[in-house]
Amino acid sequence: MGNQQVQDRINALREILNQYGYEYYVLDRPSVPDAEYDQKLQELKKLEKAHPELITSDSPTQRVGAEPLDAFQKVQHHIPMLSLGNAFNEADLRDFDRRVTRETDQPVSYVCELKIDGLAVSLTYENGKFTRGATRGDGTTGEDITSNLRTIRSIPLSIKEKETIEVRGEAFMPHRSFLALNKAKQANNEEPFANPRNAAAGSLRQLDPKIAATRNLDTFLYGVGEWEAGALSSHSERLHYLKELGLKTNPEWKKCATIEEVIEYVNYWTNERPHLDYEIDGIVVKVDNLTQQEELGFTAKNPRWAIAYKFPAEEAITKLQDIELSV
Ligand SMILES: CC(C)(CNC(=O)c1ccc(Oc2ccccc2)cc1)c1ccc2c(N)nc(N)nc2n1
Repeated sequence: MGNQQVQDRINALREILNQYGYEYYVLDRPSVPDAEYDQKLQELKKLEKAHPELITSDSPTQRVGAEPLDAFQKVQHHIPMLSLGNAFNEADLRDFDRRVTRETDQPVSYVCELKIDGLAVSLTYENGKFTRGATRGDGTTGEDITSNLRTIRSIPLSIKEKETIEVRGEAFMPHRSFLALNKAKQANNEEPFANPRNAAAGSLRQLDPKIAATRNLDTFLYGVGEWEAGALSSHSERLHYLKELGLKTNPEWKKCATIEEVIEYVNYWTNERPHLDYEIDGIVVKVDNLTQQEELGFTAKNPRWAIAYKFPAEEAITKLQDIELSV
């Protein structure tokens, strides 16, 4: 093949492999058998091996970096990654609603999201390429874990938004991956992880991306940090936009017109929680309208327009034991 045909074939393979990867890892709805994906990935690897000058950072072959890092670099979050105040019962939720309603002159609607029990991460895309991934750290200073986040298949290495955009969400380990990992650890007489959250954190703290790549981590994104072009008026529009960009958002979020609907959602997921393939430790309730969020502002460390309803802790442990028995 002449050089132009090679370039064309490489581009075609990248496009179709990114589409297959999106269907499999983001939509959880593969359209072709795994063998089809593997065969095309092998062909792309062969072509890139023969023409290394044609390799690009967002090629599906570039997910697992070769060299382990000596250490993680520190990164400053230009927009802080804040934490949430807690609610522990229905009365706390009603108090939250009363306070929010009192301080806003228009009626308030909420967005409810599952609170994934993983670790908060920030992903930066510049000119459509995934250029940096970081942990939350203390909210202002985090650690650059780009090489490990690149191994998470549900994180696209390129998106169509060409403006610089920083998106935020949770990296986590699904139950199935957690149980398989602990089985393997016990088979090697290694200390198993206590819970999926520790397993995800431990995996992303590995200096060698080849280890993180074996941990089957996943992400759900729920927010936007820096974004010059950002001109949306509600949180729910942002969630739709993240999904439109090909980023993985949790499908269970819901817009609620009243606190009654919020309480209904909390009760539903309190019962449904054991049937999820990932750990959640609560429900996050946010004022949907971004102008009302600004009116409400922040306390020293939490937004006043959002709250985390926390499930009672002891339940989480029994639930995991149930699953272990059922495997
Ligand atoms: C709401 C927010 C705290 C994110 N928001 C922010 O961190 C944030 C940060 C600066 C903001 O505005 C500022 C801009 C500049 C300076 C100071 C504040 C606004 C929001 C949050 C925290 C944890 C979440 C979680 N575990 N799960 C879900 N589903 N959602 C979550 N949402």
